[in-house]
Amino acid sequence: MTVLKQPPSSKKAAPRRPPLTLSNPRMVAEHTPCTMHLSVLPPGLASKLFYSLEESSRDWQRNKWYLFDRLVESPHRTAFFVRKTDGVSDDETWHESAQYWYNGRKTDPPHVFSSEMEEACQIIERLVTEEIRQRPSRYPLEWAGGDTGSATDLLWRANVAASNRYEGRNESVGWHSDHLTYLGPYCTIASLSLGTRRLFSLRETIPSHEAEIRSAQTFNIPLPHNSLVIMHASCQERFKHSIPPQSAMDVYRPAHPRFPGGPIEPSNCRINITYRFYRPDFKPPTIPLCKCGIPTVLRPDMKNRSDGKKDKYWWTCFAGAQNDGKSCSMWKLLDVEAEGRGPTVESVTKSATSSTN
Ligand SMILES: O=C(O)CCC(=O)C(=O)O
Ligand SMILES: [Fe+2]
Repeated sequence: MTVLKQPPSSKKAAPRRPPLTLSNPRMVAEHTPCTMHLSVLPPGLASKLFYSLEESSRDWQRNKWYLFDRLVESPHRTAFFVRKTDGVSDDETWHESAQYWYNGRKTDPPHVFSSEMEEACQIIERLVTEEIRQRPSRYPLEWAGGDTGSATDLLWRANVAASNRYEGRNESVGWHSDHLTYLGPYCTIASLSLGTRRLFSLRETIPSHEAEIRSAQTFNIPLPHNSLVIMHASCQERFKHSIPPQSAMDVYRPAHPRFPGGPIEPSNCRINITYRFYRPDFKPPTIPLCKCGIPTVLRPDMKNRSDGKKDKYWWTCFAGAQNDGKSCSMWKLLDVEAEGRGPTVESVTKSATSSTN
């Protein structure tokens, strides 16, 4: 038998760069499309939220999916929450009929935000809005609904939250960028950390046309209890993130006891809540189906991205995550205008310009 070997690539890869620890908010903002905020919630609220989720998360599920032909299980527990209203209107029934899909299967009925999650969410929405206002510019495909131009308006709302429980130093989540199926392009995600401090790692995906001139660097951000990372618009398009297993980890000593007068119980658990905004223009019934008959997922073309203005997104089949690894070949380009989605920053700017002309 003749084995045909690929000729060595004539392309030279740029030299590797060592990982860098980003130990303060200034460094995070300098090297990544994220901002880090310390002590974001009143300490009593952060403790209450940690205790309630630490308890309820003991029986959260592990996601299961096929990786090629092998069934794998997530190395952490996870749960999905919806807010009472959709963050745009007062409709309290918005999630009842919505059927979301994750990893190629219908999700279980979601939990509803607890009063502590709601209180934290309101604080975080204001903080995220302030941060968005400080950005020099916004991306054309960012969601622009709900902004009436008044200084007190919230530019970002959360209407769902995905929460993870990591127990001990080995529980983790591998390198990924979040699917944009319901979030849409250039989303903003606010990620609250409670409990024991873990590293959050970020690594840029270098576009193919730049691979010879620069290489990616891994950034490690230690996230203490009650800290927030905002993954700003373009983070999911340009970077992957992970919570790596660690060789050592500090035990978390809560500032407050679980019950008044009770003991302080050390914990090796980290709870993460990612507050997200599911866009009304990316509602489940508007998601294209693949040839297997299930909703596609929306992914950015990370390797071929350029400037944030002409970047491409693909609707792709994700059936293989469940279906014994079998999927169809569906790839369909997202066309925001032709699919009738928006309002986006671009569409709002265009109509403002045409109405002043
Ligand atoms: O735990 C974290 O900080 C990250 C979680 C995450 O990446 C996710 O749920 O998509
Ligand atoms: Fe993620």
